[in-house]
Amino acid sequence: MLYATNCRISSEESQVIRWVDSHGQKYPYPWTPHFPKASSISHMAHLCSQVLSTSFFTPKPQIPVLLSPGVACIKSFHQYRFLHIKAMQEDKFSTPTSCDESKVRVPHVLTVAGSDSGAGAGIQADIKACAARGVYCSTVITAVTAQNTAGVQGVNVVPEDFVAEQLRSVLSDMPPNVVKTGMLPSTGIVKTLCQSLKEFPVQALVVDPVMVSTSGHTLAGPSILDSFREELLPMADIVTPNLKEASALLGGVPLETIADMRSAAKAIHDIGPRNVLVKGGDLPASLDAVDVFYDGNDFYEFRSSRIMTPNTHGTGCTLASTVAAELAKGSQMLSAVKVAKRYVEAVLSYSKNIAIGGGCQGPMDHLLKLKSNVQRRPFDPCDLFLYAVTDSRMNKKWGRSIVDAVKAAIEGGASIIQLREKEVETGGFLEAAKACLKICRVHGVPLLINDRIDVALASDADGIHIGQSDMPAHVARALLGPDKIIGVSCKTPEHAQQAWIDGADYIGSGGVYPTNTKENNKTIGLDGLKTVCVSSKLPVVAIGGIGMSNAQAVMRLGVPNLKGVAVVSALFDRECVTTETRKLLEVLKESTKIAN
Ligand SMILES: Cc1ncc(COP(=O)(O)OP(=O)(O)O)c(N)n1
Ligand SMILES: Cc1ncsc1CCOP(=O)(O)O
Ligand SMILES: [Mg+2]
Repeated sequence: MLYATNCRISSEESQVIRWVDSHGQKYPYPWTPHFPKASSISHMAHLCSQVLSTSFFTPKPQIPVLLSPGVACIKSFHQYRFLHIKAMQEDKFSTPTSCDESKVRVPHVLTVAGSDSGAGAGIQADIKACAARGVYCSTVITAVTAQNTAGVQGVNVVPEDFVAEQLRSVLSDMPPNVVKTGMLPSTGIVKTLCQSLKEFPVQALVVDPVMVSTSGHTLAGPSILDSFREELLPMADIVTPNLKEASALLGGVPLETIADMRSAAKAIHDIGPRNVLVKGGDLPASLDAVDVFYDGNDFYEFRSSRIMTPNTHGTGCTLASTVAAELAKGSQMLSAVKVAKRYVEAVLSYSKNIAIGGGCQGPMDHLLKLKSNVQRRPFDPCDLFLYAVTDSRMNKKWGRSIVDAVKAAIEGGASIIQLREKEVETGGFLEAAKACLKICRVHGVPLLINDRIDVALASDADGIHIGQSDMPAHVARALLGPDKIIGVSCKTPEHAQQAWIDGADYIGSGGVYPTNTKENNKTIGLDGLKTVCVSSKLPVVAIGGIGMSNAQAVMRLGVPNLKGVAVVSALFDRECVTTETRKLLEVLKESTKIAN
């Protein structure tokens, strides 16, 4: 049983909640640092249910969750279904409307923005971006603009009280997971929105501080800046200004270099949003498009090569909506920003030659056919907890098929599987991968393929794991698209830095201990592992000679981004894979209990 407890009030509007088990033991996941402050017990239960419906709990599968004070939920595959509600304080506790077991919850973004008749930006871009990312999008329209690829011909602002009415209609009946804002043309509309969000809190607020259209038309004048700074930004989970907007928010400071962008991100963070993404698309004299992300502790630079196309109208709206969509699906902020950047890059590249309209600012085609399945559950670093890596020689030795080995590891509690089949011929490998994928999908366990991008693509596996001498990770990313999981083997901080730049999702680091499974493999030891972890911006899984006897020593290194252990022989060079996996899982769970 997991309990949600509100353990710390962090501000007027939000609180920190912790998930504990029935022994009072803390669970390290999932993140819920800025949980809206509940006004009543039923409100708390409702907010918890929202978080549960979009975050992915591990260990898996099927952990009943008792919310304080008493909503029991169960995780089945990727959906949380509410089984029953037990009111501990019946009089104060009302049934959330979303508790019908037969209903499937859909991630939902509400966009509060202006309509663009040309449909490249604004509300129309937001709906398309969310749809492309598999997320429902409701809309509150703040202004109706007449515009096309040549520019903005007219703006008609929606009266404040009618914006309020639209907000009430949506928020009171169909609460979104995330609210994303675009064009907010008057101070009154900003205030109305902030008031509504206090009344109906949501899981996250994404603010795109739209001020000027791509064609140079003013969409929200300078009078709006004070209400942005004083009311909206302090409520935001992320704000995504371009250079002009960042400069305006900071009273007109010039922003000409990446160093300026970093200072701006920090100064905007001081205004109150929890994360800032300063978009450097307009940075002069830069061949790359560089965006700077600041989370209050660390800076991250996202670089992508500039795509030469006139079809860039709506990129800002699309980026912010995609961040919102990914958050609604349960991603953490940094992952949401990374996926959104990759998605916009893919759309820009796909749309670079499309011809719509006679003006010089064309729209993009959001609904490009990405090969990957955008509905798939996002990668959660906690998946790395018990990483089972198969081995064809060991399977042969013990007379097991690949499929049987995978089934057994999942039964024992493996949280992610890698098929590392060095000796199997391609046709057999593909068939095995497809069969394993079916099993993994049923259990919500991601399946990765070692080395073979062709097999990963052909089988539609969840991703790949590649080493330093395999295909470069940035090439793999280009081939696999924004959603697939990419893991890279790293023995040094330099490898880890490159893996981050190349767009990997996690790194595998080792051999921590000597191993017979991989020939001529250099052992880096616990010290080497720690050095890599400390320098890595990505989550890390340790590998090499790890088993029951030393897994705790690895997990107790005490570095937060070390998320688990990857194991071959301790699971597969044994008679009963299920038993060994189960035993190792217990050992790992023990080590996290002690660490917490
Ligand atoms: C989780 C994980 N980490 C590291 C490796 C090793 O990959 P690589 O360096 O490419 O070596 P091979 O596995 O291909 O021999 C891994 N497979 N998994
Ligand atoms: C694939 C790999 N990469 C680094 S060590 C290793 C082998 C891990 O196997 P084992 O868990 O049997 O030591
Ligand atoms: Mg390899």
